[in-house]
Amino acid sequence: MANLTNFPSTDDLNRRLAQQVVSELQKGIDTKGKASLVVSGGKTPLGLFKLLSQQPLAWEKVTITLADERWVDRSDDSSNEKLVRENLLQEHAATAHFVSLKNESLTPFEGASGIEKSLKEIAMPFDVVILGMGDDGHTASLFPGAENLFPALDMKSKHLCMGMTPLTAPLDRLTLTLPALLNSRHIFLHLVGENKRVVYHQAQEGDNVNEMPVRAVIHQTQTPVDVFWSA
Ligand SMILES: O=C(O)[C@H](O)[C@@H](O)[C@H](O)[C@H](O)COP(=O)(O)O
Repeated sequence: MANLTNFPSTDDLNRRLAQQVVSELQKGIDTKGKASLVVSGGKTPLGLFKLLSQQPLAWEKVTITLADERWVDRSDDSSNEKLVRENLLQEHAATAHFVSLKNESLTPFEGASGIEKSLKEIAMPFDVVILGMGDDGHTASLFPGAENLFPALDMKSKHLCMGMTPLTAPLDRLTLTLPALLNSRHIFLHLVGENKRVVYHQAQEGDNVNEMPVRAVIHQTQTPVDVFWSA
């Protein structure tokens, strides 16, 4: 079940989200000696990343990876890894361990099995997964109508990640699958802007996941989802 909180400003949202993420990571460290955080790319998380990087925490005990990656060179401006390295893995958080979703394979379809091996090194369940949402109702790189969408949404699948060719966005991607994303103690859906509120309500009202894959996250009951929204 998803629980929506509206924040008066993006700064308020980012402050609360950073606090909650740090508190969940601290719980993971206290109980297991280590913690894991899955973040998304795109424009929304930039301010959050900067705030998180400034939080005192035993970051050397934290493993960070991505919900999805665009299949471009790590130095390309579209690379989510570049965004994370330049904005999150800084200051206090510079000591966190990062698991990349990109390798030297030519396509994410060929690269997926190597990345799956690195992901298996992370203790599951994840402590926190932070997702974004596109105006087309995608989340991570689970894109509407994409050829690999149903295999990636299959809760019986043993795969942690898969290649994806979006019909509604450029660049091939590698995405964590739905069972991997839901294998988390907590999920946050991070939304900024009026349009995202409208899209979120559309997603809440219907049940066709091929049309809006984010529905597979907000309608499930396995993992608690907090939806944080600000204008
Ligand atoms: O690599 C990506 O693009 C993402 O991880 C993706 O799922 C993102 O969260 C949404 O597209 C929202 O993107 P914005 O934050 O830019 O609106």
